Amino acid sequence: MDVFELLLDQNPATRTVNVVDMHTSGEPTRIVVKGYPELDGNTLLEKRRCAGEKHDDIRQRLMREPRGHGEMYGAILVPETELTRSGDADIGVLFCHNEGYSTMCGHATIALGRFLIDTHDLDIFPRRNALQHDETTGLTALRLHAPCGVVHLSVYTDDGHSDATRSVSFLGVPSFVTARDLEVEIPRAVQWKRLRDAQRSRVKVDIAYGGAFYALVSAEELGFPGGVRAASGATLAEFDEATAALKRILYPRKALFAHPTEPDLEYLYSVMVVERTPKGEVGLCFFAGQQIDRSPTGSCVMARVALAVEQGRLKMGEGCEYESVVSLLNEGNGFRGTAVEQVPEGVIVKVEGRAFYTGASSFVVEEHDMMPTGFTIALPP
Ligand SMILES: O=C(O)[C@H]1NCC[C@@H]1O
Repeated sequence: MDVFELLLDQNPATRTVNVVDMHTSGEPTRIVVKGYPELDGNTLLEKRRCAGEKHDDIRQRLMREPRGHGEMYGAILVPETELTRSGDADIGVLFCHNEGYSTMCGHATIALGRFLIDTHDLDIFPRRNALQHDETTGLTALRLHAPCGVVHLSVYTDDGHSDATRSVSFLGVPSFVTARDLEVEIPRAVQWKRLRDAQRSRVKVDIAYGGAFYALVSAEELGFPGGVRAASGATLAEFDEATAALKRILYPRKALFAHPTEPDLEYLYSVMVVERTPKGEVGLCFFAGQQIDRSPTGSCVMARVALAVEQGRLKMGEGCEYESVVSLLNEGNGFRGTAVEQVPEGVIVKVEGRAFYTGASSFVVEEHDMMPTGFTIALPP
């Protein structure tokens, strides 16, 4: 058969899905640009539920092997939402990962800032031509409706194209802290070796929201005196075990993850191991099904800036540098987070970072493929 015939397949169960791939500080974003079915629901959160209930096969196909991999991250564009209709947003997005659909993603937002400027295909982004460009600053403003709310991006634009040499920035939804210095008792049965070796059974964490809920913990609290930068090889597996155990313990404590208006946002997304540096922080973020974020985790930059403000480490107008263990490898590859404004619901945080294109693909599923939704592989520790 002619393999390219597959690309013309219109069967909803198998039809071609087109994606553009980017990375932000090393973390991938697979942007679904064509072939995704229309989602049911009036609101973006209803559409998010529909994606999980009716079209999860597509997420699995794109996020898992052999078309993706266990650390893949996705962005599904949603041209029409309740806020694009009311004129409060330009386009919507759903974020997805190895386990399901998240509520906020900073690294993907930064990637989308560039992609949405660069696409001039009105089927992909119907309101593209209505974006406001400021000739004096060279910035184009873009309002992205994420599941957590509207995120306001600013993208340097030249002649209708994003400027790859400059950072994309965004102002997030109000970020806030729900618990500080919370002592968590770790039952003996799930204590990890380093904690047992340190003869401790308690771990101190902070809980903060930046469009998604994060538990923030230092490496030392988890029993790793070498800090987060010691995370490689076998130590990485130990960090994985420790953060997974902590997440299992915290997850059912719903009161820690209370959102003022939206029950769909009330869950623990990630445990992030953080360490102060002279210029800011370096972190190791385990999120969703223990994926490791290669980027400094933009939504957790929001959460950490809110925490730093509450702790008196940052004032309005001040910011610092956020790195991941991967972004640290290249100078200037991290994010900057700045406390911009205190509002009644929390702190508005500006996050800045850079993203780059890595490719574009058309994914198909052959009729007789025995693993149409792919698979994940768990390697023994
Ligand atoms: O940058 C972020 O916010 C994200 N990166 C992967 C996990 C988080 O959603």
